[in-house]
Amino acid sequence: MPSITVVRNFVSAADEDALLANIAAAPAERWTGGRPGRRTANWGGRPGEPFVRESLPPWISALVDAIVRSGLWPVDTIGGPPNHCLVNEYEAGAGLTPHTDGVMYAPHVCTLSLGSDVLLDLHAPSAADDAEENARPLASLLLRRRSLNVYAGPAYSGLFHGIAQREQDVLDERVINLEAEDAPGEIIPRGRRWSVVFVHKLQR
Ligand SMILES: O=C(O)CCC(=O)C(=O)O
Ligand SMILES: [Fe+2]
Repeated sequence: MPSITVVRNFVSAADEDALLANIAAAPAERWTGGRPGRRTANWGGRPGEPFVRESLPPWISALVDAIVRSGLWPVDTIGGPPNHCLVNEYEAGAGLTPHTDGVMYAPHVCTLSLGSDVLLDLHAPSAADDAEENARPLASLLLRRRSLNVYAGPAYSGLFHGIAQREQDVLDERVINLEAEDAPGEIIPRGRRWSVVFVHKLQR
């Protein structure tokens, strides 16, 4: 499997609506504020804390099953199915500092995008020093709403990923996963976006 894959339309528009209703129904205490314009909810334990065996709610388990069934999550190599899920909510235009997801997770992550398209930027590891959201990326991935993004192995540990702070994205020559439906040069306005991130937290 290549180390970066984006599968368009992993869920239907009706599924997207249902998932967003589930996210909206999450109790307020699930959410932790990050930077302005972004907040995060966790299921299965919080990143950075010792492994907590918290069972996942049915709407997340159904997605876990779909990801495993799709073959995009090699359970045997990874040591199990996704056991931890975080949901990021971004106001339109909000960014995310370039980072790697760290050593507490197996190096295999699936991210479902909901609500809006966005460009996810890939940066050289040295970008960490300035941690500049709008630094010039090596390449960008177009994450259409309802797509599932998989990054694994070398892409997981060798590259930083982040999101620039801007109101719209442009499909320029840095975008490496354009498909027939995408017009080079197309301007994509950002709306409110949610990313549902599936990881396997290692038991330590
Ligand atoms: O919103 C995204 O697609 C990326 C989220 C992310 O990188 C993270 O939560 O670690
Ligand atoms: Fe990340």
